[in-house]
Amino acid sequence: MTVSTQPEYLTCLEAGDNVQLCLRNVSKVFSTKQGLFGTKKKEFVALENINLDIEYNTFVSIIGPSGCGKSTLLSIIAGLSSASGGSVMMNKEPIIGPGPDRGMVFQSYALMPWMTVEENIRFAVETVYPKMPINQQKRIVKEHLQMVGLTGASKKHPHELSGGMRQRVGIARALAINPDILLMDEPFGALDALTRGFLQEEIERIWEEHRKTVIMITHSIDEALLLSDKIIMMTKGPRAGIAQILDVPFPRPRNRFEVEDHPAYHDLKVAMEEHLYRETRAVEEARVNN
Ligand SMILES: Nc1ncnc2c1ncn2[C@@H]1O[C@H](COP(=O)(O)OP(=O)(O)OP(=O)(O)O)[C@@H](O)[C@H]1O
Repeated sequence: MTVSTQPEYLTCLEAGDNVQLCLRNVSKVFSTKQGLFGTKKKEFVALENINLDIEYNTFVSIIGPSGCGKSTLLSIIAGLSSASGGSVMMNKEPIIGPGPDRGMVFQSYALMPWMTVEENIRFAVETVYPKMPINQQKRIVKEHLQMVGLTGASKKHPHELSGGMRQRVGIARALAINPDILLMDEPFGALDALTRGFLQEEIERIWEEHRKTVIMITHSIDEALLLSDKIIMMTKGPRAGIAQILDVPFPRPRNRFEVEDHPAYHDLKVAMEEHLYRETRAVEEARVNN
């Protein structure tokens, strides 16, 4: 066994030039107040010893049992939450907060309800590029509305849209700021199966066109297999870590029928099912025994 005595950020600096996002020994500890008056402090170690190299233009999915720490990991990468230990670097620079180089898509859409579809996207572009000429901003909004097939709904408000349409706005808004990495936290989790299938195909098509790095949390094995180049399988928490990273070898562009016929599909699916079953069972056993 080799034990590195270097500070974590140095090992990230030494990662290959193809590495866009580097995590070394990342941990996250939550402090919660307990007792009648909230005077007692208890520490909860959500993540421990997370090491990860994500290469440019890769589609990465994160799966793991419920509550293991997937969203916590994604919010550390987004800069919305800071790591308690270790190093998180993007393009060899430490991540110290949120930034326009990382676009975020949430399960709950997070749209401004008082703004139209067009205004929601425009607002993001204006905020990130305040000096950009208005015509250029308008062009970007138009292009992204087209990209997600919402040109006809540009003047509608979020409450007038279906869940699938709202998530299209969320995706257009995240991509309109031209991030280096797209972060998606269960983006299709609130959608019915059919709409979810359509949006997965849209994401596959958009990804083929733009090839940005994507990190997506999902609970769906089929979704992860359809879209990803790599699948990160997390262990249960507390002290959740990375059990294994699967390579998904299916050629692109992909469609779900061809993917399901690929010789590697069955083995990958079984590996993921077994992992999730094992970890979820361990969560349930821990719950019963506590
Ligand atoms: N702000 C917080 N304070 C204390 N504990 C927290 C906080 N945020 C998350 N946790 C705990 O950290 C663990 C990981 O939570 P997280 O939401 O990241 O899991 P997850 O894998 O995304 O869950 P799910 O699959 O259910 O969405 C959970 O045990 C959760 O209760």
